[in-house]
Amino acid sequence: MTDPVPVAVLGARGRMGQEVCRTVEAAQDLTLVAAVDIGDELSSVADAGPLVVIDFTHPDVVMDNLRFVIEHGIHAVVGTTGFTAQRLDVVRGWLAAAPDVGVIVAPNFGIGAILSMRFAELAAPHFESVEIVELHHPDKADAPSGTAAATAHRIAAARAAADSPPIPDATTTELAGARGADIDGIRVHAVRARGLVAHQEIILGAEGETLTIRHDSLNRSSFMPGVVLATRQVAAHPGLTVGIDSLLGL
Ligand SMILES: NC(=O)C1=CN([C@@H]2O[C@H](COP(=O)(O)OP(=O)(O)OC[C@H]3O[C@@H](n4cnc5c(N)ncnc54)[C@H](O)[C@@H]3O)[C@@H](O)[C@H]2O)C=CC1
Ligand SMILES: O=C(O)C1=N[C@H](C(=O)O)C[C@H](O)C1
Repeated sequence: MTDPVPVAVLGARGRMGQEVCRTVEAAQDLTLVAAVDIGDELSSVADAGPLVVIDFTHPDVVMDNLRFVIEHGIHAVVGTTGFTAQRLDVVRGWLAAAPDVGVIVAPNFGIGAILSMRFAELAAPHFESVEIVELHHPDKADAPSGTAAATAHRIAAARAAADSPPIPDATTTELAGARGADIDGIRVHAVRARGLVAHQEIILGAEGETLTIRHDSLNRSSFMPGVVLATRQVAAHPGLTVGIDSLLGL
């Protein structure tokens, strides 16, 4: 039997971090060697000798964490949101100097959420209208969610590739924000309410019909199979991988 993969978790006291620590401890082929949160020195991560770091922290700190991890030759699985195209390019730059290191950044590790993004991408060119509504717990720092932003980018790319016409919208008078955020021409609406975890609807409309693609993460265990899959595979995927679609054969 091979030795378990040593794993460090950043953001270990957070909602996701606690769930990830429990999951790593329960997996026979993984072992938790460091559980780090705000106030702990990043050097303690390197000292613990992980093969893989899992980051669920905050958009404001994740880039510093990632630079440290890559510079120390450690693979990274990153669930923290806030990754723009520019940020991803910066990560690619760091990885150019560390060609053996693998980094997987995914805005959502839930298998159903990943499939729903794929379904939306497939459906979007076939409908005149499409809007996204994401719904989350009120303790979430970022709006819209990373998942909603990624979904909007993918829908917009699919529509552009299919030469879809602009989405109809006769609004000429608007209270600021009433039509949501505009991401690549796709309207995204963010709801925050106690009791919710993580949910998303993609509403597609055509003459005489609508299609709603809805995904619900009812608790944070929904993200764990994807996190574990990425943790097991990241060392075999040097460079930057965005999303885990390719690991799932999508
Ligand atoms: N990719 C995915 O599937 C998912 C991604 N997320 C994302 O994960 C991130 C964290 O979400 P939650 O766990 O709900 O937030 P949270 O606020 O409960 O946890 C974040 C933790 O990070 C810690 N932290 C902050 N700065 C740090 C630093 N410099 N070093 C180490 N720890 C630090 C905080 O003290 C806190 O304990 C968010 O960006 C969220 O959008 C959340 C759920 C699923
Ligand atoms: O903060 C959360 O909770 C979540 N964040 C991710 C996002 O912003 O897309 C993933 C999921 O929606 C839960």
